[in-house]
Amino acid sequence: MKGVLLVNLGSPDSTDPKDVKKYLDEFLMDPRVIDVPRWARILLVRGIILNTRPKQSAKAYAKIWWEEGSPLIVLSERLQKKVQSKLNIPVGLAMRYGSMTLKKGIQELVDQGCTEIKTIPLYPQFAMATTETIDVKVDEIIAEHFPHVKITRTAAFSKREDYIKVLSESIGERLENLDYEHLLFSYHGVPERHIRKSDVTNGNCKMDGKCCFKKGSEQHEFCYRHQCEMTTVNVAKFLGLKNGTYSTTFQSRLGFDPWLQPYTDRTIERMGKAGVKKMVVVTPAFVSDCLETLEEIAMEGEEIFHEVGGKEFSVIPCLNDRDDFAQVLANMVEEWRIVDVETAIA
Ligand SMILES: C=CC1=C(C)c2cc3[nH]c(cc4nc(cc5[nH]c(cc1n2)c(C)c5CCC(=O)O)C(CCC(=O)O)=C4C)c(C)c3C=C
Ligand SMILES: [Fe+2]
Ligand SMILES: [Fe+2]
Repeated sequence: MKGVLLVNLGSPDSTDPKDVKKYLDEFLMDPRVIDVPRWARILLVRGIILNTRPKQSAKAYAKIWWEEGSPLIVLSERLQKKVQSKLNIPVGLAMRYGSMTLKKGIQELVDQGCTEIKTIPLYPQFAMATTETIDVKVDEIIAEHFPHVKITRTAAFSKREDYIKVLSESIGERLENLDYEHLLFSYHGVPERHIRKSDVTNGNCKMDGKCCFKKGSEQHEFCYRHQCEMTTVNVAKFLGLKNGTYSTTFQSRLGFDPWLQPYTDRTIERMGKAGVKKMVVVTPAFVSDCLETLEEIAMEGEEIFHEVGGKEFSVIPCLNDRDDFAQVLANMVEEWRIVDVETAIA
């Protein structure tokens, strides 16, 4: 039997700094997240970052935590239920980091009789630190614990027409009721080095973003920046946004390496100082609202904007458990099932 495993990032078990430290240790020790040699990662993560960050992050988590738990987990569970309601095969949920492990998620599907599983990373744009780390970890778990299970990976889905339609409509609905001057598309950042490492053409990426707009380059399939830039372009086209009224930025940088630019926080500050009074932010790299949208953007971002004279700051919710988004995921599953039926007939 076939089954589906939705996979998101994961959250700490609670806002207790001990739980946050455990989660951050697993997350930041992933070589596809902090991609330096293991000895350097141990020094950086366990010797430096984990001394101070867990306390700071625990405070931030406490500001956004819900009675039912982490917003990211709760919203992912609601999405899983919606997708399940549209399909007649089992739909599971797992997280790359934290207690809802990939192994448990696969085990639950196997216990229901699944021998073929389609994994769907809940990230619209490919990145080494998101889609790739899930794919690699799933392969390791399958080889070690479930060698009889066949896995089908799912590529990042930001170019799907149905996804762009749903994302655009979710933004359009909000904009209808808002008077705004600038719409900021803020994506999670990654170090520039990650983009170079994922460049399958070995050196075509110019890092200034211009290469991202070239038609048909084979590097685009694994270029996070390209996929973010194109998400903005495609939504802007769908909604008929006027040039100059929207832009793309990157948030959440950590450490001292250069990350993708322009940075969201500095852009909010610069625009506020330049006289923009009404700003709307949308965060299309995140499928579920989480610490990075609810705290970093909706709280910190708003504070920066107001400090420099901005007046109205609105944040558009992620797609979360919208019915039309659950349908996009269900469509992806149905396409996979149809391909197999067609292959069997042929
Ligand atoms: C080098 C560090 C990091 C990289 C690279 C990175 C990439 C990346 N992350 C997301 C999505 C999410 N990240 C979240 C939290 C978060 N991210 C980092 C670091 C990197 N992320 C840290 C240390 C944290 C934890 C919180 C903190 O201490 O600031 C979350 C939210 C999780 C939650 O529980 O709510 C998401 C989602 C993407 C999409 C991405 C690359 C494209
Ligand atoms: Fe992150
Ligand atoms: Fe590029």
